[in-house]
This record gives sequence, C-alpha cells and structure tokens, in this order.
Amino acid sequence: MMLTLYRRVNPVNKIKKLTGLTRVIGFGHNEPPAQGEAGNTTITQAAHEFSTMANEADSISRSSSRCLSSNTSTPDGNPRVKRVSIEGNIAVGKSTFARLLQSASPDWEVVAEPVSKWQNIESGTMKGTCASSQTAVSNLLQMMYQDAQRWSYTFQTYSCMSRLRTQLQPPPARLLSSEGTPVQVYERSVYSDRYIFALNMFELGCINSTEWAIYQDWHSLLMEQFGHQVELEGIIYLRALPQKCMERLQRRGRSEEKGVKLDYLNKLHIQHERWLVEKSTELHFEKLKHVPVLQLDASVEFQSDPDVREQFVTKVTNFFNNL
Ligand SMILES: Nc1ncnc2c1ncn2[C@@H]1O[C@H](COP(=O)(O)OP(=O)(O)OP(=O)(O)O)[C@@H](O)[C@H]1O
Ligand SMILES: Nc1nc(=O)c2ncn([C@H]3C[C@H](O)[C@@H](CO)O3)c2[nH]1
Repeated sequence: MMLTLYRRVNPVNKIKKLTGLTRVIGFGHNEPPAQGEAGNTTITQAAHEFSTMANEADSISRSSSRCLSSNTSTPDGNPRVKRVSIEGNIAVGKSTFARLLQSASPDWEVVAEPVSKWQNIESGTMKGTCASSQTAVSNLLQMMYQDAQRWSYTFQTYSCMSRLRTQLQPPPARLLSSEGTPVQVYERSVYSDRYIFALNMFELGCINSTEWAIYQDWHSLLMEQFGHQVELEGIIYLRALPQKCMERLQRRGRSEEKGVKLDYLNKLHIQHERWLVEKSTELHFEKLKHVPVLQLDASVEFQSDPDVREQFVTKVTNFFNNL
C-alpha cells in the first residue's frame, strides 16, 4: 500500500520567503528586527485564515456555570469582587499605575504580572564538583528576546499558564468583607497573552501556523474549563504612543529588553488598538466582546503631579463603581 503524504504549505513561511522576511523579528543583539511594515498586511491575512480555521471548531460556549467558591455572587449572578485587567504596551507604566491604585484604596488588590517567574525557571540540578549540587535557572524572558523564533511558543505556554494561576488566585479576605466595591486588578491577562502577544508573534512568523493552532486550541479549552473564574468585568487600557514607551523602556533599562526595537512596540501598539479601541480583533469568548474598557492617557507624567494622580483615581473609581 502506498501512503501519500501531503505537505501543506505554510502561507507565513511562503510570505516570509517572498518578502525576504526570514527573520521577521530577531531581538537578539545581533539580529535587529526588520524595520518597516513590509509584508505585514499579507502576513495578517494569513494569520486571519489560520485563526479562522483553527477556531471553527472552537467557538466557545461558556462553560456550565462554575461557581466561584471564594468569590460569592451578587443576586444578579455577578461576582462580588470585580476583576479588571490593566492592559498596555511594554513600559507604558502598568506597574507604576498599579502601585498607584494599590495605595489609593484598601478595596483594591493589585496582582502583579509574574515576570520574575519567567526570569527564574528552575530547570533541574547541576552536579557540582564536590558532591554538592546547584539548581540550574533559566531566564525564559531573555531566551525569548534573544531567539524569538525558537522560544516564542514556549514563552507563550508559560506566560499563559502563569497568568492563569494569577487570575485563579482567590481574593484576599479583606476584599470579601469590604462594604465598598472590591476589585482585584491584574497586570495583563490570559486574554492579552493571546490577542496581543501570541497573535503578534504568529503574525511576525515567530510562532508557526502549527504552534498557533495548538496554542489557540489549548487556550480555548482552558478558558472553557475555567469558565467564569477567569472572566473580566472591566479592562483599563493605558495608552501612549510607542515612542513614549520606548523612552520609558530605555530609562528603565531591563537587561532582557536591550534588543527591543521601536518597530516591535509599534506592532504591539497596533494589536492593542485593534483589540481595545477599533474592536476589530477576532475574539472567541462572548463575554470578552462586551467587557467595558476605560482608556487612559498614560503619556502624562503623574508620578510628580498629585492633581493628575487624583484625576486618574477618580476616573478609575467611577469606572469600578459602574461595572
Ligand atoms: N506616567 C509616567 N510618567 C513618567 N514615567 C513613567 C510613568 N509611568 C511609568 N514611568 C516609568 O516608565 C518605566 C516603565 O514603567 P513600568 O515598569 O510601570 O511599565 P510597565 O508597563 O509595567 O512595563 P512592562 O510592560 O514591562 O510590564 C519606569 O521607569 C517608570 O518609572
Ligand atoms: N512575547 C511575549 N509574550 C507575552 O505574553 C508577554 N507578556 C509580557 N511580555 C514581555 C514584555 C516585557 O518585556 C516583559 C514584562 O512585561 O515581558 C511578553 N512577551
């Protein structure tokens, strides 16, 4: 019997060959990311083709109502403690803003992005010379920036898993007994993992079509299984132009981000705008399509200006009260 194997042509690879974008995004210090938008539209079309294919069987019906054991519901079925994520480009100021919120009200609990986990993955033990052993530690954030094509898929599996853990953390007792509007605030979410970063890496060719299909498959399964526990009631979008984010990124000087180029921040900015402003990103979770978004101008300097800080806190308070 003869077996015929058909090899599907990966349109992204084909496009990369056509446009010469063989290393669409190399953050490694010897591999600057390609400048300009060459080929991006076509890659985006290919991305859409694949995301449609991978998701036909994947349209999510919300999982049968899984109750939050640690977050009691109001009579209308909504969780007592609201859940909001802060979204925005790299170095736009999410952690800084989160600290401001944390100090503004005891009813708000901020949960940081698990960056330090990505920088310190215990990856086994190394035998030392004199019978001692040392723990080997990998920095996945650095590995991803140095060789995006090799490590992006691995990075997205780990970032998404660690975000899921973060979002599943029960609210602290203080929030459960609050008489105001208690809110758990996450720095980014399982949704930006998919609709900002993983999607962007796919469009850049750093995640191939097989990896993207697999990512979407398990992401949808997890969202379905964890149902209401990972849903958000609101999103705060901190918006600033990529140039401003670049200035802050450089000022912060995180060593892993040395190779990040303005072009990459431009692309991430576009993904945020599509998802949160233009609403043109194809989403697969019904509730997410209707989550209210509070957009704040993050380009203003608020650290040294108490009036600006107060205005931000007032806007956020009103937003939370209306969720
Ligand atoms: N409103 C602001 N005005 C001026 N500088 C700011 C402002 N917000 C943050 N910064 C500075 O910009 C840098 C990046 O801020 P921060 O670490 O809060 O960004 P981030 O969005 O959390 O980053 P990441 O995307 O890596 O998680 C820091 O050096 C911080 O002090
Ligand atoms: N590739 C990729 N996928 C993600 O889901 C993701 N989330 C955050 N980051 C990068 C941005 C900052 O450098 C740093 C801290 O936010 O980590 C990500 N990078």
